[in-house]
Amino acid sequence: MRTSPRLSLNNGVLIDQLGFGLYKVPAAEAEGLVATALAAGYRHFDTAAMYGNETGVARGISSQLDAGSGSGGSGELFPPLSREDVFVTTKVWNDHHGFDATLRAFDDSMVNLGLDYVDMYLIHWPCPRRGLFTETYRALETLYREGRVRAIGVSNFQPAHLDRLLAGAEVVPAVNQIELHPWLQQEELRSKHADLGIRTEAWSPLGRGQVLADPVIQACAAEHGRTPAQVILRWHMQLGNIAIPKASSEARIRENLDVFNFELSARDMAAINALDRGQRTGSHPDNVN
Ligand SMILES: NC(=O)C1=CN([C@@H]2O[C@H](COP(=O)(O)OP(=O)(O)OC[C@H]3O[C@@H](n4cnc5c(N)ncnc54)[C@H](OP(=O)(O)O)[C@@H]3O)[C@@H](O)[C@H]2O)C=CC1
Ligand SMILES: O=C(O)C(=O)[C@@H](O)[C@H](O)C(=O)CO
Repeated sequence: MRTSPRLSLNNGVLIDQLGFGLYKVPAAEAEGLVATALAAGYRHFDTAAMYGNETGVARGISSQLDAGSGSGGSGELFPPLSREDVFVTTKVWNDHHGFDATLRAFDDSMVNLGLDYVDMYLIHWPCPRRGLFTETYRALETLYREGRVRAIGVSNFQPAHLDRLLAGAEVVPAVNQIELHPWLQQEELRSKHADLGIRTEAWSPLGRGQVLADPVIQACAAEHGRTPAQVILRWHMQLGNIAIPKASSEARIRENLDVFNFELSARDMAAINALDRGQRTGSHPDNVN
C-alpha cells in the first residue's frame, strides 16, 4: 500500500511527497532496490538518463506490477499494483539540450523505461552557458501537449533561469528539483516557487548523508526516539517539500518512509531552520554546463 501522502502539482496531477532517489545506483541494483521500495510502500521514483539505470528501474517496477503490493510481509492481501499507482520522473541530460535533441533523448528514455508515458520529465540542469534551456523546455511542452508526459518541470534552476524560462513558456513548470537540506535551505527559491505555483522538490534531502551528524539533528532525533534521517525527512514534509532520499538497504529504505506518525514541534522546526549555512554538497547550477 502507498505510504506517503500526495501533493497536487499545478496541473492537478498528484505526486507522492516522499519518493525514492536513484543517483549512483547501478542498473543491476536498481531493479532490486525499486522492488524493495515498492514493497515498503514507495510509489515515486526519481531517475535520469544520466544515472544509466532507467532499464533497472523499469525492471523493478514491472516485477511488482500485477503482483500483490504487500507492505511488510504480514500476510495481508493488498490489491495488485498497477502502472497508474507509480510515479516515475526522469530527466534530459545536459548534452541533449535543444528541441530535436531533447525529443530524441525522451524517446530513448521511454525505450529504457518501457513505459507508454512518463509521469514527470525535467530539464536536469539549466546549463546557462549552452544557452538552450528555453528551446529544451519547448520540447518538454510539446511532449506534455502530446500526452506522453503527465507533468513537466526543471531542476537546478536559479531565480534568473526561472525568470528567463517563464518569459517564453506556455506551461509553468510543475516542480523545480533543487539541492535542499538543513544546511542549504534555499529560502529565496522556495518563496519564489510558492509565488509561481511551482512545487519545491529537494534533491540530496539528507545532504548526501552528511547532515545526519549535525548535533542539532542528533539531539532532536534522541528527543523524539527517531533517527536523524527521519527527523530531517520529517522537517522536509512539514515544510511542504517533495523529497527523494536514496538508500541502499531495505532497513534504511523502510526507515526513511516511516516519518508519517510523528510531528516536529514549532521549536524543533525553528532549531533546524537555524542550521542553514548555504552549504552545497553538489555543484552550483551556474557552474554546470
Ligand atoms: N536533480 C539533480 O541534479 C540531482 C538529483 N538527485 C536526486 O536526489 C536523490 C537523493 O540524493 P542523494 O545525492 O542520493 O543524497 P541523499 O541526501 O538522499 O543521501 C543519500 C546518502 O545518505 C545515506 N542514507 C540514506 N538513508 C539513510 C539512513 N536512514 N541512515 C543513514 N544513512 C542514510 C545513503 O547511504 P546508503 O546509500 O549507503 O544507504 C547515501 O549515502 C538522488 O538519488 C537523485 O534521485 C541528487 C543529486 C542531484
Ligand atoms: O545526481 C544528479 O542528478 C546530478 O546531476 C548530480 O549529482 C551532479 O552530477 C552533481 O551534483 C555534481 O556535483
